[in-house]
Amino acid sequence: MAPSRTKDKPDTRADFVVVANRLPVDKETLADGTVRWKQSPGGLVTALEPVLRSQTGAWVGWSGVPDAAEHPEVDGIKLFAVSLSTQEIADYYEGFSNATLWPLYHDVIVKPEYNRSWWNSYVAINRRFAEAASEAAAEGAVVWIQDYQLQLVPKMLRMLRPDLKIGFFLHIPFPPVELFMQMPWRTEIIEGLLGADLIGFHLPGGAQNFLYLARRLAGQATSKGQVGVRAKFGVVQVGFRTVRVGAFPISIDSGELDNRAKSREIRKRATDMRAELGNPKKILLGVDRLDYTKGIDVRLNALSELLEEGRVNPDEITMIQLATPSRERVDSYIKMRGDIEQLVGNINGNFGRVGHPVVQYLHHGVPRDELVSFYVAADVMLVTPLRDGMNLVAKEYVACRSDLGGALVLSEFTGAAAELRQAFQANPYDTDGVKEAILAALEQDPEEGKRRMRALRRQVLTHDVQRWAKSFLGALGADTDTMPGGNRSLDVV
Ligand SMILES: O=P(O)(O)OC[C@H]1O[C@H](O[C@H]2O[C@H](CO)[C@@H](O)[C@H](O)[C@H]2O)[C@H](O)[C@@H](O)[C@@H]1O
Ligand SMILES: Nc1ccn([C@@H]2O[C@H](COP(=O)(O)OP(=O)(O)O)[C@@H](O)[C@H]2O)c(=O)n1
Repeated sequence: MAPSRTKDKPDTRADFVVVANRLPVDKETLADGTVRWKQSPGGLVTALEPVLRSQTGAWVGWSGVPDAAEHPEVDGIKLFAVSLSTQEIADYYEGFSNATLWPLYHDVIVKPEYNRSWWNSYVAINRRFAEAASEAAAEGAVVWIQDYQLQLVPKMLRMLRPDLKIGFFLHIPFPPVELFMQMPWRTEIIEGLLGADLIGFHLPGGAQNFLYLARRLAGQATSKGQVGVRAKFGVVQVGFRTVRVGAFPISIDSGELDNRAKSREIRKRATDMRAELGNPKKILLGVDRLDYTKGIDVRLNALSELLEEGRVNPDEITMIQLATPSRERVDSYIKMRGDIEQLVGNINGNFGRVGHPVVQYLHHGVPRDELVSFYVAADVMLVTPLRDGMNLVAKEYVACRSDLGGALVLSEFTGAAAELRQAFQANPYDTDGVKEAILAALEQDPEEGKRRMRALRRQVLTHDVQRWAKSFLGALGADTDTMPGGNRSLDVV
């Protein structure tokens, strides 16, 4: 039941609540002691912010720093900070979320660590999020829980508040049975998720994997047919409750990005960037969180071989790699950073000249307009993850290319590959295939390039984040009438 309120106190609880590991802001304390909140990196934040702004809602999440429990209101969104201690960050976030679940759900690219005290912390923190969501939600509210850090929250929240409509969306891949069965707490996770009314994945494959595991581990009756995209949902019968399971590929605010990239300032900045780089014939670009799933090494190794073989002239190209710092205290991230920086050093040592490194590598965030200018300037966008739930960067690049210029090299192992069929797709485990895709993108005929980019843009501009949210929330039975966009028809060229 909903927590009771005193008669004279207005009920300020929200009808729509997002629950995510992170708040859409990070708390920063400057050297002079001033505190400010700034938007945090990552696809989840980028994706949900415009949706939430259009609703009267609340967001429950962690502020990104230890022991912060403020409830700031930023740009009209009520924020409920869940406090995590330094030890809890180490156990729940860096440990169970990012050293156990993250690698397990990303094809065990690195070996997942199974640690009982991390699991205990994960359970305790999931309970804390469920209690915070219960406090924030009005009677009968819609609560949308996000991602792998909070897979136990649906069941915990349902026990606290059976009146709520509960949705869950997983932003990363959901693994096949052969991998998921490694997890010592596999049944608890499946049962945790089954507390939701609707469980969403990016791709039908993730939904199918989940349905199989719900049958096998939770012993529930499930539908057997193929799950479609935004249609043909799977069904799990949990006692008298019916849980639906579907595929909802996430996207970006494509219209906003399209407009921003067309502005005179961005165009000029993109031209200036090229000049600052010495007007290379071709600019290649990578934009990622510094994560081993992103295959930054894949593209660097491929480029290195192309340079060694003389198939790419180092005087004619510049590669820019933007690598946002991420999960910097997790061992596998520390090691990977060293490996990537060594690869960059090797390429520049072997093929660079004074004043012209082949690879320009930045290990820090860049302002949004600067990022958009990089997209507009880049002739070839390199997106080569070994596994990625969606990859919003690929869609952002396409949304920024109203000039129909540029070419996208895209790993087959991203969620985006299912939609962006006209990209130069490659298997990231096949170095020769990646090299061929890079060469084809560098040497594409301009007319053929326009044809490809036009088709990519049609997909990205008609399938935006508003449509994603609307299709998920519509399937959950929420009122989506006040939400903008969804199926707006845009000028694609
Ligand atoms: O919060 P962090 O640990 O700093 O990580 C940032 C986010 O990374 C992950 O993003 C995923 O979601 C994207 C949007 O759906 C998707 O395109 C991408 O493929 C995923 O990797 C993570 O799932 C988020 O929870 C993190 O906040
Ligand atoms: N230097 C950077 C790199 C990425 N980003 C953003 O971070 C998001 C990354 O989303 P994604 O889906 O590709 O990957 P994850 O980092 O969510 O796994 C995109 O929206 C990028 O624009 C950024 O703002 N600044």
